[in-house]
Amino acid sequence: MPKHIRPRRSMLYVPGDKPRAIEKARTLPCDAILFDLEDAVAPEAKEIARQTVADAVRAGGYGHRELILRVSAADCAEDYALAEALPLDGILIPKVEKVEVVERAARATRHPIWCMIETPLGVLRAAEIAAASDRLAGFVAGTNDLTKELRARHTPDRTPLLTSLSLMLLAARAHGLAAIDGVHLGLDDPEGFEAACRQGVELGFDGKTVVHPSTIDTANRIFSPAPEEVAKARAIVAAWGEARAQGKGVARIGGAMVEQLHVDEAERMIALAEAIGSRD
Ligand SMILES: CC(C)(COP(=O)(O)OP(=O)(O)OC[C@H]1O[C@@H](n2cnc3c(N)ncnc32)[C@H](O)[C@@H]1OP(=O)(O)O)[C@@H](O)C(=O)NCCC(=O)NCCSC(=O)C[C@H](O)C(=O)O
Ligand SMILES: [Mg+2]
Repeated sequence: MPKHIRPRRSMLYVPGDKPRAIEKARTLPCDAILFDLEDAVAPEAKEIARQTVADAVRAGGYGHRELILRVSAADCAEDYALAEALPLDGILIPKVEKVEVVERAARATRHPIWCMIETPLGVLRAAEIAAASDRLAGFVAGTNDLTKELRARHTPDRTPLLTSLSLMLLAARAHGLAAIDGVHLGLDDPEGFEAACRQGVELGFDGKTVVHPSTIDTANRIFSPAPEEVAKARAIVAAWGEARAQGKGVARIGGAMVEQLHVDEAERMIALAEAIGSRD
């Protein structure tokens, strides 16, 4: 049975210079908060954003939510210094393209490290980056930057991004990392958002990065195992116990063959559902 699974269904970006949003995030049902010092903050507002985030994190009140600081650049010394002074759960580095960036970050921070994969070089080197440090926690897809860099179009089915998303997922999974899908462009497009979440689940992502409170519930619902999936997982584990007691290495449940790998998957799903249950 997997020991500890942390739900990361919804990771909410909150601009570092928006005190009202930072305050509101304490009440929102997201699994993680990404305090942003990068793109959401204008260059002249970086300093005030650092101070605003620092005050909020020190004040606390974020409960179970994972608190992650997206630094303004891979080499921004002020942001690393800030991160070291705060009780965070991680730092997120934008536009990672080199192993050296992760190695440097591992020396500069005591926090778990997350990398944004959002450029062609980052995607092509995702496997090397994923192996760069045992301090890495996961990858976050930057689908807007990636679309721009590919000179692709934002299409509802995200066909132009599928190769990149799959490469980053392969790299993440090969090295035991979490993988979080990119943001959905449309703010007033609940159907499109839901479809993008479903596609993210089907591809294998653990959750979705979101930019607005109105999308959190949908991401949480779609990235949670459905009750019927959990019931099936429990049936698999139970049937497997009986099969093993009879010395069998393979079982039949309904019309499906079950082997150890299916039991591993089922146990993971049950553990995730229980972790979500204890949170929600
Ligand atoms: C996108 C927004 C600018 C929309 O802002 P606005 O129209 O002002 O929102 P609302 O009036 O609908 O807000 C309603 C209430 O919700 C709060 N709110 C809004 N957004 C957030 C949030 N992200 N976190 C917490 N709370 C939020 C408002 O304060 C209102 O509260 P109340 O006062 O109680 O009514 C805005 O949503 C926003 O700024 N979102 C975050 C944008 C962001 O962080 N962008 C950068 C990350 S995405 C990225 O970089 C992509 C990646 O790198 C890539 O390449 O793909
Ligand atoms: Mg980006």
